[in-house]
Amino acid sequence: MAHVIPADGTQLPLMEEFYTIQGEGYNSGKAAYFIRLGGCDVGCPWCDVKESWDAEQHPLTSADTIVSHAAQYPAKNVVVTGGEPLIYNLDYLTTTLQNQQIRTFIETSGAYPLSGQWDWICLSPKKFKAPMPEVAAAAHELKVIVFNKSDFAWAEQHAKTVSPGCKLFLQPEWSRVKEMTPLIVDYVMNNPQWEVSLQTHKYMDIP
Ligand SMILES: C[S@@+](CC[C@H](N)C(=O)[O-])C[C@H]1O[C@@H](n2cnc3c(N)ncnc32)[C@H](O)[C@@H]1O
Ligand SMILES: Nc1nc2[nH]cc(C(=O)O)c2c(=O)[nH]1
Ligand code: SF4
Ligand SMILES: [Mg+2]
Repeated sequence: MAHVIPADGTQLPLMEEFYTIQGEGYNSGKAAYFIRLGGCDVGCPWCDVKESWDAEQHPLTSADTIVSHAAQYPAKNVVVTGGEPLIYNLDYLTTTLQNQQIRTFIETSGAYPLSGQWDWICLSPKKFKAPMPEVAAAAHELKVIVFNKSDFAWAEQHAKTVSPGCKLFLQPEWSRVKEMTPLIVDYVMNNPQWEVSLQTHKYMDIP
């Protein structure tokens, strides 16, 4: 029986939820509760969470229940990720989190319309399904994954689509980290409007 996901966002397909340290990007190093929603059709060949792709595999869970879990942890930061979280209407989830004085952060490819109230939007654009201009305009952080050297020029194209204050990060694709990190280091030293982002949770061996 296929999921019928209510359009009001009161129930969402939940793959996992865990309390950890945000490992990537601008908020790297901050404790946060992660909410990983199932479902993604962007199809990145190097995606590090392919088990998330099929929404049907992840139980529909009440947003109120998820918020009640998040509220039990000392850090008042939630990262909503996936899968591609913007497939769903995130207005109810984020309003309920913010009503509990919890800051709302999202990790998104931007491939779906923006919903939800966000304290921090991390846009990680993908070649496989282009981001929507409305998400690029609202992003606080642009985090481009570098898989090969052509990705620097591609990153610059996306930098033109974000707002002037948007933070710019280059993050090595994990299977290519040895080859790409030195190129990123060199690029950032020559183009200091960009910063390095590493998946520090993978070095710390934490979720
Ligand atoms: C798994 S995705 C989920 C959120 C959303 N679908 C997206 O892609 O932004 C979370 C973050 O991990 C990054 N990511 C996924 N696989 C990666 C890999 N193999 N190496 C480096 N970063 C990766 C994505 O670009 C994104 O910034
Ligand atoms: N620690 C930790 N930080 C992260 N930042 C973004 C992640 C994600 O998968 O969205 C992630 C993750 O999976 N773990
Ligand atoms: S958009 Fe995100 S979740 Fe979807 S395949 Fe790409 S990295 Fe994975
Ligand atoms: Mg991850």
